[in-house]
Amino acid sequence: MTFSLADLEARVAERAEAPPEQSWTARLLAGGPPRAAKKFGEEAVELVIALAEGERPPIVAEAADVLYHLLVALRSRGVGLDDVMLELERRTAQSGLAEKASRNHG
Ligand SMILES: N=c1c2ncn([C@@H]3O[C@H](COP(=O)(O)OP(=O)(O)OP(=O)(O)O)[C@@H](O)[C@H]3O)c2ncn1[C@@H]1O[C@H](COP(=O)(O)O)[C@@H](O)[C@H]1O
Repeated sequence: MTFSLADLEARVAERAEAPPEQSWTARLLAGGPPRAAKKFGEEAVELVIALAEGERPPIVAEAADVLYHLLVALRSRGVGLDDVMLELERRTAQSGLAEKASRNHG
């Protein structure tokens, strides 16, 4: 499997320039950040339901929708995947439990 989130982000960037009548990505971005955020939220809820139910094909399909709509929503606010990956990389310096403890007591 060679397709990555970075490839999807590049595809989103490319399609963002298309006429809105030819591209879901362009249409979503033309609606502005609140519209992209709302769509991401809807897809997230659909994934939550699929995960609660436990059927594998809908989980995979809804997770794909969530990742795509997350990238579009981030783009609508000028945040790139690199920004998010840098934050995740920074967090590898400590465990999630240690980070939570430092927040609760700091
Ligand atoms: N991965 C996706 C992807 N996943 C989901 N979707 C679209 O997201 C939309 C959401 O579907 P829903 O049924 O939830 O919503 P809807 O009822 O159609 O919309 P509403 O009227 O409810 O807002 C559908 O139109 C899906 O096709 C996607 N659209 C695009 N991509 C990727 O983006 C690329 C560019 O797509 P275009 O921008 O459309 O050219 C594609 O080649 C894909 O790689």
